[in-house]
Order: sequence, then structure tokens, then C-alpha cells
Amino acid sequence: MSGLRLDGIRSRALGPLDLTVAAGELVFVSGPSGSGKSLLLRAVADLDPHEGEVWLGEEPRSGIAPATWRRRVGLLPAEAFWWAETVGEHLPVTLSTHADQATPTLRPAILRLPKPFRRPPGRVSNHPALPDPSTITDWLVHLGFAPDVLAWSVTRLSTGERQRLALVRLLAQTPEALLLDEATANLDPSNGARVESVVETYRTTQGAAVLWVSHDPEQRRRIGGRSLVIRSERLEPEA
Ligand SMILES: Nc1ncnc2c1ncn2[C@@H]1O[C@H](COP(=O)(O)OP(=O)(O)OP(=O)(O)O)[C@@H](O)[C@H]1O
Repeated sequence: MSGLRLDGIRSRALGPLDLTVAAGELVFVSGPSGSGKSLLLRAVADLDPHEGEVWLGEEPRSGIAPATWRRRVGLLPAEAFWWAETVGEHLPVTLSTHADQATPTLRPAILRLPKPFRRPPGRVSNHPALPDPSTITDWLVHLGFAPDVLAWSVTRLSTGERQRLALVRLLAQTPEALLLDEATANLDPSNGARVESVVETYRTTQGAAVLWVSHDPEQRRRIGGRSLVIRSERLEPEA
């Protein structure tokens, strides 16, 4: 995996900012409402106009196609967008029902790679292999979902369900770095803890660099890692 390095990032009302997040490192970002936390993540994800460069390991973002960059540097926005009708259409697994089983099951889930998940033949990349579908299954179960969640219409999802499923959808793309915008904002403590443990497992097993916007001082203390705050358009260590 690769670290993330921000070099002179200047966005609307923000910066210039320099920051290095090593591979496998977690850095929290906090700051008052409107201080620019989401702008920072969106600039790193290359979703907003800005100046400066971001490096993933030795690769500058300017040398990587935007869609590829956003797959490798995954943003979990505060409100994720869903484009297909069912949850399952957003994930590279399918629900399988066996004749001898009364209820549908996620095991064994069959890999059904939609276009964004396919790797072009012969492409040279150090992007890690797709996760085993059972990993996606494990994430879903760990985050409190029953096997039939893949058949759910996205219109029925509660805010917290959307947030948890958006995390699974993001991790299914095996990003090398994670940008998390208030990943547990809409969750009760128990589900918040589940999200924390999935993110921490992913970070430590995959060696992913994680930049996590969190308003929750308890969460920042509980998980640990470096903690920065945006003050006067700059990043400073949290006191
Ligand atoms: N497209 C835009 N046009 C104009 N101003 C914008 C735009 N996007 C963000 N801003 C402004 O930039 C500032 C920072 O916004 P940002 O969303 O990054 O805040 P934040 O720190 O994430 O706040 P919160 O904690 O409330 O989510 C805000 O004053 C916001 O109104």
C-alpha cells in the first residue's frame, strides 16, 4: 500500500496545506462547522477545483486518470449517492438461493464484476486484488445486515443504513487510501463501533492511509492516531 501526501493544496477558503499520511496510518481531522473539512477531502479526491498536488506513494495524482484516482483514493461522503435500484447492484456479489435452503444466503456469494470493478487485461498496476466476496459478506454481516440486504431497494434505506452500506461499497473497491467524512455521524454507539472496527481492520490488514473527518472527540481518543484541526484555513495538531 501507499501513503498519501498533500503538497500545497489550496481550495476555496482553505490552505495552502501540506500533509503526509503514511501507509497504514490514521489521521483525524476536526474543526468547526464550515471550516473546510469536507472541502479538504473533496480536494484530495479531486472532486472540487483546487491548486496543489496529491501523491499516492510515488505517483502524482496529475498522472492518474480521475476515475482511477477515485477508485484508489476512496471518499466516503457524508451523504453517499446511489444510482441503481437495489443495494446488490452496487456490490460485486450476488445473493444465491439454494433449493435445499429455506432462506437466501450470501454464502457462497458469486462474483459478478460490474464494469467499474473489472481490471482491463494486461493493465500494469500495483492496485491490490479485488477482495474475496466472503470479505464483503463478512463486512455486511459485521455491520448488522441480514443476507437479504442485497435485494433491498435503496429507497427504503435509513440514513444510518445508507452510511454503513456506503462503507461496504467503498471498501469493495479496495482503495489504497480512505477519505472518511463523518463516517459514523448518523449511527448509534453500537453501530458506530461496528463501523470503527471495520475501518480499523481494513486499515491494519490492507495498510491503507486513512484521513478521517470526525466531530467526535471521544471517537478520536478511543481510536487514537494523529489528530489535526483546521484553524484559520490551516491544519494544526489538536491541542
Ligand atoms: N460550492 C461551494 N460554493 C461556495 N462555498 C462553498 C462551496 N462548498 C463549500 N463552501 C463553503 O466552504 C466552507 C467550508 O465548507 P465545508 O463543507 O468544507 O465545511 P465543513 O468543515 O465540512 O463543515 P461541517 O462540519 O458543517 O460539515 C463553508 O463556508 C461552505 O459554505
